[in-house]
Amino acid sequence: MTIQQAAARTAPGADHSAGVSAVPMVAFEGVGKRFGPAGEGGFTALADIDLTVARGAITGIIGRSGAGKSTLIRLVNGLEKATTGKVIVDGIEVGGLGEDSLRGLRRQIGMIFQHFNLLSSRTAFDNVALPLEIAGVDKAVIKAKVGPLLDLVGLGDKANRYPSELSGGQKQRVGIARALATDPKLLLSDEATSALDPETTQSILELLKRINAELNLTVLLITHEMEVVKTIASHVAVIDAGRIVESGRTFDVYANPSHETTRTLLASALNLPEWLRNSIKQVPSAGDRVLVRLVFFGETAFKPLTGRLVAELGSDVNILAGGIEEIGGEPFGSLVVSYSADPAVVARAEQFYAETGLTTEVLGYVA
Ligand SMILES: Nc1ncnc2c1ncn2[C@@H]1O[C@H](COP(=O)(O)OP(=O)(O)OP(=O)(O)O)[C@@H](O)[C@H]1O
Repeated sequence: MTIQQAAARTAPGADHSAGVSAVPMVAFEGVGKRFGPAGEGGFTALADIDLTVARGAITGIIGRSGAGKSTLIRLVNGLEKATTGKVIVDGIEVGGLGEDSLRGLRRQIGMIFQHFNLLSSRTAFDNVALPLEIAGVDKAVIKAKVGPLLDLVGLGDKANRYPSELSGGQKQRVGIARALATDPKLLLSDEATSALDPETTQSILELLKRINAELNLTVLLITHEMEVVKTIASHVAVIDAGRIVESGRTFDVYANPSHETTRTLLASALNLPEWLRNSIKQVPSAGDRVLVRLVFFGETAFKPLTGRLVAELGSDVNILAGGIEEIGGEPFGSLVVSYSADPAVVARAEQFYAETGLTTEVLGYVA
């Protein structure tokens, strides 16, 4: 992929369903949500949301606390109603549904939560069975259904355990099995890994990825962690102060973020050493060094550019962090370097980036 292709990623609201069905599972069309009275005293939580969630894909919505993520996801299952615009799920406008139809729609939408929301008085089996019981499904059918679901999430031997006897990751697995019980076509995930340690987070994300692939289940997840998006979401939308500020293929957004919020979220996922992260300044002082992230992908991944940069700038370049990872199945390398913020050095570096087509991002300045 060239830089130009990366830069030409889809604009907010465009259909970003490459590789999956073109008909979106969810479409937000000019959606706004206001809480409280019109005018003063009210609060606009969402504005001008135009976004599609591709069928069969895993789409992440990422934003800081209070950005409007939960409100956005609650519009999908009708727990909140849009003040303006339309929320369309599988071709049906949610806002136009009566209570009965809404209940029917909710049976087709599974949901998992940060704090799992299991009933402590019920075993793992009975928690998974609950949505089926509520739907009036026959006991024998429930029994035939719940066992395989527990097997699917790797808890076949924990059917009779109570939530208090399960680890956080195991509880979330029960939550996932419960969400799948009614054979949903869409799975909503509300910060499902935020309460888990990094290793457990990875295992839950792997499970969601497997379920998405095996069941062809569309997943819409909200998170404040870029790591989550990077690990499993093929597409991402960045939300800031109630507006989608950037969206597209995760790889493209990651390689070439266009909005300040995205850049900040990405910087937090860079795995910089703590001393370095804590010493980054946005305004340089005399003698400071500029801190730059170099991105290697597509053609640039195979060129020995780091050596050439060092040759270009002399021994002044410090390599501070870096690594190669996979985003959406494609290799992606990042290298964080620092060099003198002297305008002549910076100009030489920028000329080198322009000549080589290297994607770069100034993270800030360090002493
Ligand atoms: N029922 C409500 N009444 C008034 N304001 C609300 C209501 N629900 C949410 N808000 C406001 O809307 C904004 C967005 O909230 P929301 O919960 O959607 O954000 P979020 O991105 O999910 O945040 P977090 O990650 O902290 O959960 C916040 O400022 C919140 O205070």
